[in-house]
Amino acid sequence: MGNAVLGVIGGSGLYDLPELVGAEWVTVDSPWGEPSDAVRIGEVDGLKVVFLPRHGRGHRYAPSDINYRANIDVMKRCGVTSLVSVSACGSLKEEMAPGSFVLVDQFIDRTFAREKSFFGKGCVAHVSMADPVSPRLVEHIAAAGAAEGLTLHRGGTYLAMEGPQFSSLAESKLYRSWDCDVIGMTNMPEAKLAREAEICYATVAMVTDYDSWHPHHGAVDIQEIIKVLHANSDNARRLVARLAKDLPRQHEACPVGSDTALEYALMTAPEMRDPALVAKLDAVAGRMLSR
Ligand SMILES: CSC[C@H]1O[C@H](OP(=O)(O)O)[C@H](O)[C@@H]1O
Ligand SMILES: Nc1ncnc2[nH]cnc12
Repeated sequence: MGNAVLGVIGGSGLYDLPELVGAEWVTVDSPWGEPSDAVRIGEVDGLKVVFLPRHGRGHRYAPSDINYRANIDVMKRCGVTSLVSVSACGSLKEEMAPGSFVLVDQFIDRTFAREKSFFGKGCVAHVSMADPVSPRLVEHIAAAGAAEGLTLHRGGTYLAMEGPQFSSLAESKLYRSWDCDVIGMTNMPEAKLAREAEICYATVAMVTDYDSWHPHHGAVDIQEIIKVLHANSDNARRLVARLAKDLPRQHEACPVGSDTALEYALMTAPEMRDPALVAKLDAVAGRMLSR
C-alpha cells in the first residue's frame, strides 16, 4: 500500500513536536485558503511525520475560524496516510477524569458555522461516516499509550460544539442524556474532511475538565484547563513519539475503508463536473478524478 506518513494535528497546548528529527517548518499552499500555520516536517526512525498546530503557533485561530479544509488538504499534499488529532476536551462522564486520555470512536456534530465538505456544486460526493475513526490506527495509539503508562479509555462519543463559549448547564446535561463522553470544539468537520481526503483519522482526546455538569466541580474555567494542559502536554508528546516509533512503515489497509472512501462516492457525471472545483480537488480526490 505504499509508505506510511504520520500526520499529527496538535490542539490546545500542543504547538510543536520537539521529538521530530531534522524537522523544518514548511509553508504549504492550498487552493482551499490559509491553513492554520506552516507544517513541521521531520522524521522518527525513518517515518515521515507532519505536524500542524490546529490553532496556529501562539493560538491565533478560534475553533470557528480554523480553515479545516486547508489543513486537511495540506496534510494530503504532504502525503499523510494516517492522521492523529490531539484535542483538549471536557468530560461528560465521571470516570473520564481530567488528565486521562480518551480514544473516541464516534462523533456528534453540532457545529453550524464551518465549511464541512470539499465537494459541492459541480462535483458532488457522499462518503460514509458510520465508522469515523480508523480502528487499526486506534490500536496502534492504544498500544503506544499502554507502553507509556498512560491512562487511556477505549471508545467514546465526542460531541463537537461550535463554541467559542463553553456549554450552559442545560446543554451539558443534554449531551450527557445523549450518552456522549467528551465535548470539544474542533474535531468536526476535521474528521469528515479527513474521510473525504481518504486519510485514516483517530482522535486522542485529552480530558481537561468536567464541563459544567459535575455537582462537585465548578463550571469549566479556562485557567483550570490551561493548568491541566500544561501538566499533560508532555504525556501527549510521549504518546505521539511512541506511536511514531512503532507505527508500521507500510500503510496498512483500513478495515473501515477510510483510505478508499471516495471509491464509490462521486455522484457528478464526469462531463458535468466543474473544472475549477476539480482543479482544487487535485490533492484530496486526485486518485479518483484522474481516472
Ligand atoms: C482551550 S479550551 C477550548 C479549546 O480547546 C479545545 O481545542 P482543541 O480541540 O484544538 O484541543 C477545544 O476544542 C476548544 O477549541
Ligand atoms: N468543556 C469543554 N467544552 C468544549 N471544549 C472544551 N475543550 C476543553 N474543555 C472543553
